Amino acid sequence: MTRILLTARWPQAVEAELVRRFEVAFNPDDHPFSREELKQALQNYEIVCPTVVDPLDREVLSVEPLRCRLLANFGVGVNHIDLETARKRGITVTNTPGVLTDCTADLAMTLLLMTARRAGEGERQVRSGRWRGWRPTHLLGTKVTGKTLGIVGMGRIGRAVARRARHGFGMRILYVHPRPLAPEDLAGLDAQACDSLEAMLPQCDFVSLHCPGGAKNYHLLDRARLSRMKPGSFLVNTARGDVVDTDALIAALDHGPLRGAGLDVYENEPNIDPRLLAREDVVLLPHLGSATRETREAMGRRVLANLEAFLAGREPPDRVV
Ligand SMILES: NC(=O)C1=CN([C@@H]2O[C@H](COP(=O)(O)OP(=O)(O)OC[C@H]3O[C@@H](n4cnc5c(N)ncnc54)[C@H](O)[C@@H]3O)[C@@H](O)[C@H]2O)C=CC1
Ligand SMILES: O=CC(=O)O
Repeated sequence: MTRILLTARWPQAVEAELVRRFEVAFNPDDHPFSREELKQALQNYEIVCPTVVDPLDREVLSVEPLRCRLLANFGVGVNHIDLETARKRGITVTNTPGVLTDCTADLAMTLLLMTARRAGEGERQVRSGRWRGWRPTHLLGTKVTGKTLGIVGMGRIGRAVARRARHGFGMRILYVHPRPLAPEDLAGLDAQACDSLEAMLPQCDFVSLHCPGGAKNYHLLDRARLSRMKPGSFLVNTARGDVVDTDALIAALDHGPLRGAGLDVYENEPNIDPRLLAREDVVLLPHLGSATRETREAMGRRVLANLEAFLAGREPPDRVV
């Protein structure tokens, strides 16, 4: 009997590896699972490998009878899984930390540079035939080198962004983080901890979000906090859409203090607020943070390591609950 189900297609190399070692069921047309399909998956498979798009909330996880014993998530963020209900129902949850850190940090820097240098606007001009040639006042952006970057969540990805910004662009690094960090985590960054977002935001030319999503950080960047950002500054979000209040973000772009925003994640993905789609001062990417072949294969191998350990009765290396 098939024991493992993937809710989405993985890169061919890791699907092949999985098939060599286990009995696996796939989602051949790669459609997003409905809540009903997720419930059926939990009823029919001992191991389900979901992704960020699968809403494994309390209602879905409360399905009866329950066969699933392991949710081996393909991705690091687990805000789409109700961890408390999973724990109560005896379901182990694992994720794929670390292997996507560099590529997600690269994408945050991509968004930071694109928004500051108006790269999306420029590309749209060129493609639409509206570019009239070089002129001294054309599409003037904002210099990045030497500016101040505020990082919200100095975890794996936050620190990787800080390294890129500090060493590549000579930026001054400020951060907010729930606990003091070990000196080795901050080595070479010359980074300064701030006591609160309220203290950090007014000082930053750029703010990049790297905390988890979910209830605790819901609308962490709300109207009051966004209004405290420095005039002419930029917000980059590769964390989760619901960390930022979209209405407040649009107000901060319309009336200040924000000059632009670079977004990889959204409230209600993949349905992007039409007011964002209509703007020139935002760069909008389709949740591409970890989207390189190397990283997606590494994520698949990390899931494999977790389910191998689980099936062998060992502690999975990336257990969340
Ligand atoms: N756009 C994309 O494709 C991707 C997005 N992500 C997102 O990035 C997040 C971070 O990933 P990692 O760095 O690997 O996780 P991590 O756990 O290493 O770092 C997150 C840090 O944020 C801190 N934190 C939590 N709440 C905070 C708050 N209110 N203020 C400041 N710090 C806070 C935590 O203590 C933790 O140390 C994931 O949870 C996921 O949502 C991750 C990978 C790809
Ligand atoms: O958003 C992606 C993840 O791995 O988390």
